[in-house]
Amino acid sequence: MDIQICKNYENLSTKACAHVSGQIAKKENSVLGLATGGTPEGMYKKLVEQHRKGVLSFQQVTTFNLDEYIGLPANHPLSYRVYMKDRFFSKVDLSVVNTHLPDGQAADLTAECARYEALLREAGGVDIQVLGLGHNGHIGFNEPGTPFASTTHIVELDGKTREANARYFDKKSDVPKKAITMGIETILAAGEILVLISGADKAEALRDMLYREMTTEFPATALQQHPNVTILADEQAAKSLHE
Ligand SMILES: O=P(O)(O)OC[C@H]1O[C@](O)(CO)[C@@H](O)[C@@H]1O
Repeated sequence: MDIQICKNYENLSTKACAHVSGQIAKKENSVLGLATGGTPEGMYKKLVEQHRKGVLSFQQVTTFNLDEYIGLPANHPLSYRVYMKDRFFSKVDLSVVNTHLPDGQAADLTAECARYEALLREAGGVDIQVLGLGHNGHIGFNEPGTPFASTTHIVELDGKTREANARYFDKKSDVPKKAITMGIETILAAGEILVLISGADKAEALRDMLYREMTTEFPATALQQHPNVTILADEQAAKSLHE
């Protein structure tokens, strides 16, 4: 794993943007795997800036998001579809038909997982997958205990995850209890993985991801077996690596 320590969040976001832009420069019809949460917001801002400057086009790009809540209408302000639309999709020249998220409102959720996984394969797989890291080691919504051989599936969200995400909702009880997520095997199938980690509260999780023995109890340790992982961590998140 290539670990790059960035001075601060701004710097991390600039590097993440450069990484994704570099992928599109190499292959204009790249398939991007995208993440939500607080950490990638700065990267989306920078990508939009690059697009507005006229130096980056997403016209040929296809995107697949990692996950979506189950039970929130697609137009709910806290659905991941709306998160992506507000921060990125509506601000660049991506064609909406090329942007994919699992449908958390599908009548048959199991069939929806199979459809999403098949669609990913049809698109030729993800070239670069952007990931955040949960405090409990989750990647996507793959909570502790998820088998490494998992493909897109339905998950019951961990109490810690619902607590972390409660900051966006009026109260914790409003946070959906379930979601659809790409599985760990799905994530590991990407050609390259870019993990963004910011803040002192993620320091322990970063250390566990790097140094803990691979275990389903800490899903991010699965990344140790991937041949092309870049980690961008800010100094706050990287502080426990020097201890
Ligand atoms: O970047 P954040 O907000 O700390 O979230 C970390 C991870 O947690 C999630 O938001 C899910 O809880 C992921 O989507 C994200 O990658």
